[in-house]
Amino acid sequence: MMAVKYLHAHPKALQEIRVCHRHEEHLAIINFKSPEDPIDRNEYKSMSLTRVVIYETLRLATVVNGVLRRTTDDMEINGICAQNSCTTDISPGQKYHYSHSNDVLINVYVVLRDQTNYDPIQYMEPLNFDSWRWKSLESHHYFTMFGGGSSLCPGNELVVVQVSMFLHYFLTKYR
Ligand code: HEM
Repeated sequence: MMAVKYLHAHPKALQEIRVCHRHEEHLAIINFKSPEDPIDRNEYKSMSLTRVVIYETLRLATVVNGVLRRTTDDMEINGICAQNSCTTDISPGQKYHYSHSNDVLINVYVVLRDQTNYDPIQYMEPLNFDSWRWKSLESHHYFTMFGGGSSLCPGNELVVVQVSMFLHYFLTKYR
């Protein structure tokens, strides 16, 4: 739903994903086959613009609030204490006291809209829908919408397959 909303609001992205003269992503696929032929793996893999549109949609419209991790060792994150025996308030002025807590919530929503420019390559104008920012950034360590590490979401490719298939038929059969 959100991919359709963003494509509607960004006609240039819609034009590129549907029929760009250089890429001809979705219309090129149907040009070489009859309507009843299913999409094969190579055709799915050729949908590179669709893929980055889906990533940018997930970045701005993620439903994931955060992922939880538990520290196994004493450690410090940006000067904040996150250790088993820690008795310091995690942030001055907050009423919460994190004593004996070793749970860390990684706020994925905020990381994906980070405006502090820790990494200016990825988050230039982070509130703008710009699918091109994901070109070659898929393996970037800030790619957090599916979590990370050993608990990385195993459904991540399935999501992209399903939304790509929906967008393919939606964009080639309707205007
Ligand atoms: C847009 C859709 C989805 C998003 C944004 C998403 C996101 C996430 C995130 C952030 C995590 C936590 C990873 C972590 O703790 O590091 C997760 C875990 C998981 N996801 Fe997804 N997910 C999606 C769809 C799916 C689908 C379609 C499936 C299955 C068919 C799935 C199965 C799982 C499972 C089993 C885990 C737990 C993995 C573990 O703890 O080892 N997810 N997902």
